[in-house]
Amino acid sequence: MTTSPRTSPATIPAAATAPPAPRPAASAHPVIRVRDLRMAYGATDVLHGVDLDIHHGEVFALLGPNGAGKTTTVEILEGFRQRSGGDVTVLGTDPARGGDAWRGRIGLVLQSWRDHRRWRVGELLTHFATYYPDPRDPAGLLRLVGLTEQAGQRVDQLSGGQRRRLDVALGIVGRPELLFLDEPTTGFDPQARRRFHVLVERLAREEGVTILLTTHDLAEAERLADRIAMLVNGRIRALGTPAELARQAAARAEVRWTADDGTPRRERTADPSRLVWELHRDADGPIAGLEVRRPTLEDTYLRMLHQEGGAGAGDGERDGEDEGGGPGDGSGEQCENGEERVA
Ligand SMILES: Nc1ncnc2c1ncn2[C@@H]1O[C@H](COP(=O)(O)OP(=O)(O)OP(=O)(O)O)[C@@H](O)[C@H]1O
Repeated sequence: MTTSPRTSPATIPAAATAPPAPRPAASAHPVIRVRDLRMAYGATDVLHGVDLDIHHGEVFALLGPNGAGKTTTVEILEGFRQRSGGDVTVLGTDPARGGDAWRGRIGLVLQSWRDHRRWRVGELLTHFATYYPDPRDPAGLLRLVGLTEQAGQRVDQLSGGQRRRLDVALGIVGRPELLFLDEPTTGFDPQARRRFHVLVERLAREEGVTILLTTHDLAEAERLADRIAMLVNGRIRALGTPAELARQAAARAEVRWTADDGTPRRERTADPSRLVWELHRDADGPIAGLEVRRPTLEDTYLRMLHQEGGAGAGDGERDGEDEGGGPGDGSGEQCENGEERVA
């Protein structure tokens, strides 16, 4: 667990009292530009030359196993941690020298805020809103995150998921141009998670907010992120759209069906439509029990970690041998054409 130097939200509005910074138009310059970022804690190097460009209006997910360096990277970008080396620009400014006006353009949803316990939800949001030049309407924001009924409730009486939704509301009340979401949906129920996903999509697509998301929820990253970077042992090991990552990992689709004798069969292939066509031809009719499962981001991620030599496997994460025998888990028998066929 990182010892975080990040401030509690109590200190954030003070930074936002500065005159409003002009909103930049969509620009060819990345909102976040990172070159050869290095970080050492004492004698231990934890970031080994990270390069990243994150563009205006993009939802970018940073994934990686525990201890990979995600929080360290994000804290450097937020200006809460001094880097050991490399060049970093966030909204045109080096975060190490970012002033109040710069900070007022950034929204943060941190992992755990423990302050403001005695405030009432509505009051707290209204109070935060006063620090920003063009805040969102607190009542509308409570509706947006599904906390209208809790407006009069004390913060320390909220459930974990409700507290997290309040964190999200506090993070966006000032209409940030750039939003950092650190494991934002931890503790959300499915409905709250869905609502949050719609909100993130709206912020990015309709308001042009640039969003950097760290999450261990791969389905969430796959749904929300335009691009994903996988950080392993302080290095970016893969970067691209979810589809590009799947191609890089050579993850294959899995076709399942039931053979004539009733035996369940499965085969992994890069060309599932060809296999289905062949099965249909051989059966001279419908294929019993047919299922085609495309590789998910989770399959891709686990396969990449596997290729990395099991990085993170000791951290309680599932490695390539997933229990469902997912696409490309390497447990199948190799066919002549390089595909795996499992009875
Ligand atoms: N303040 C610190 N002092 C010394 N070492 C630290 C400090 N913060 C983090 N580290 C180490 O740096 C490495 C990267 O940690 P970091 O918290 O950035 O990883 P992470 O990818 O965010 O992990 P997680 O998914 O568990 O949150 C780890 O080995 C961690 O032990």
